[in-house]
Amino acid sequence: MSLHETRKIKIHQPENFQFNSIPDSHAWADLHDHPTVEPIGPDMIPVIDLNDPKLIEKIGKACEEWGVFLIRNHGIEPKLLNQFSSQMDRLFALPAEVKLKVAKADALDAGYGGDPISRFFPKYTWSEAFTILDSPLEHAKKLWPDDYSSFCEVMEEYKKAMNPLGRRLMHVMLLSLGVSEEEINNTPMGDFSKIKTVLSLNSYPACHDADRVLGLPPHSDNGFITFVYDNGVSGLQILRRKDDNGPKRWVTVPVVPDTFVVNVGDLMQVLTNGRFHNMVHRATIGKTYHRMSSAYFFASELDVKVSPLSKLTDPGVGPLYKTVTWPELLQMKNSLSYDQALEAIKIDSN
Ligand SMILES: O=C(O)CCC(=O)C(=O)O
Ligand SMILES: [Fe+2]
Repeated sequence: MSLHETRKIKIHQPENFQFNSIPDSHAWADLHDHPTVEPIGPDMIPVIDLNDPKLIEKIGKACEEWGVFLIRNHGIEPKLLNQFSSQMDRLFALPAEVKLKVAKADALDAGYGGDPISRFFPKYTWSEAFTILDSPLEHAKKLWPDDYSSFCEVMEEYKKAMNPLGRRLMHVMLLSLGVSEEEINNTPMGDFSKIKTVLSLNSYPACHDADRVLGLPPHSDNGFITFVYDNGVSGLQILRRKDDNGPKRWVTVPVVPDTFVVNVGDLMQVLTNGRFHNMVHRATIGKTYHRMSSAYFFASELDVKVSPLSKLTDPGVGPLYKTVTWPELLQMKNSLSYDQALEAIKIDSN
């Protein structure tokens, strides 16, 4: 298969979820590349209460050691989250031909289709996604000509509620590294007009042969941080680096009611000069339950340059990464390989 072919967006036609046996195009060979472990003992992903008096310290430790954590007492109203989940159900329950009216032409567009990561892989994922860049209004009108406003209102309310939370967490992350308020004000975190958000809704239907299909291939998110909220069905796994507790392994993210999963993305790795590391994760498929999730990405506005904070660079060594904009990073992921972009902007200190 040529490079061009593998990088075209692949829309998994929803009727494909009815396969009696999994065709080669959807069967992933290397799902057991690393052992899968449950989130217990040393593999228990931190759950952090946002009212914890030691919040700053705990978030810093979780970012340094894990690149992922769960948050509780986040202040987002359960009523809003219920409405948000209902709108996701409503969207993905639409007939295939209706959803395809708003199909993406390109992987990074808004609209319905495959997730942007799958284009780097030769196989189809067992998933559908709907991406919201600014307002979903135009698409919602095509999906529900007579009743499009409730979807738009709930999506807008969700973003409005999540934005201060995202800002707060990014702020706390930098404080944990000893970055001063003044220095934070000079980063995109100090000025929300410099932050670009993307909301992605994902649907992973159950599959009788779940061990051979994959919802989302291994990847790191490319922004600063991402909030994942799901419908209580497990499926997200994170890749834990080799350590004293075992080899490289997939840890299943636990389903904890009333929490969000927060993960560290590529731009945060650049900004913190590698003190916080992006986190590789994937979405697996269940045999019985249909999983739905949303990923709310916080990245930088298209023209904002992100570079390592001077406070976090070693004066003798200098920054470990070159300055980069979010579109440049995406472009590198596109033209190199999805997992080599950060290597490409690494500054060789020798
Ligand atoms: O579905 C999930 O749990 C994760 C989604 C995700 O990783 C993404 O959209 O980038
Ligand atoms: Fe992701």
